[in-house]
Amino acid sequence: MVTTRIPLIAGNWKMNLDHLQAIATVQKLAWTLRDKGHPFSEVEVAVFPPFTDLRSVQTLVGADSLDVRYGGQDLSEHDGGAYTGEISGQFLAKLDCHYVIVGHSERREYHHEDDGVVARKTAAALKHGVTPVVCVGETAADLEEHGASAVPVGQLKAVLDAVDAASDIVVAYEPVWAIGSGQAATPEQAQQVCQALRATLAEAWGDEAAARTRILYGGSVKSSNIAGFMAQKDVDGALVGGASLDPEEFAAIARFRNHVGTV
Ligand SMILES: O=C(CO)COP(=O)(O)O
Repeated sequence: MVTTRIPLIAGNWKMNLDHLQAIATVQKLAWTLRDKGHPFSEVEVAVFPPFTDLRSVQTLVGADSLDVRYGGQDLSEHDGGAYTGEISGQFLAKLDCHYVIVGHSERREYHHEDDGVVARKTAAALKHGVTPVVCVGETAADLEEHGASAVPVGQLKAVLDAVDAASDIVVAYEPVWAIGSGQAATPEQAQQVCQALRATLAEAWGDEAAARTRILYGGSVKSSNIAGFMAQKDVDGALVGGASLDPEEFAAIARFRNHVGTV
């Protein structure tokens, strides 16, 4: 059986762009993608705005029948109740969020989210029908001490052991040292870890799950380096931070096929 993994170009806006700026950004993104004849069935595009923008993004996407998908940057492990400041997966589902990011390194570092929390958040997303984008990655210190694969593989295993093997998830490999540094991993480094992550999927969930699950690379991705990553066998897309705030640059990343040979 041949499994085709549709590439996913995802933009994590982090804590940038208020709801008015979000409207302008999504409009510009949609216009640019349409203008370039973006083949949505061949390359999926998704944005991850702050929670306060999601309703505006939903309205725009719905009103214009856009093929751009969107999701939250985090969710609560709880379904609802006395959890001040938390956002339930139910609320995201109600806003037609297709995806939600879980376990981003900024959440792990600043909000002390450990593997247990990330696994429970992944389960919560799945429970509400929102596809989790599970982030894993090593710090510079981890890299020096354990090599590149050990920490991300361990982080992924913790999630895979906690949720059903038939689950639909996306994995994002984001080396912490490459995030926002302008110092992306090399395509070969990304491939090496993504291959190890796919082997982890195969071991925990079986070959079919490993063949269908998309693994993204994230960390200083831009239009000038995307083609090198996408040429790797086990890299199925990108999770883009800074460069996703500029809709023309983000749309150019989504056109990675046109940049082959420019890296
Ligand atoms: O953290 C990231 C996406 O989630 C990557 O951020 P940058 O693309 O800004 O390095």
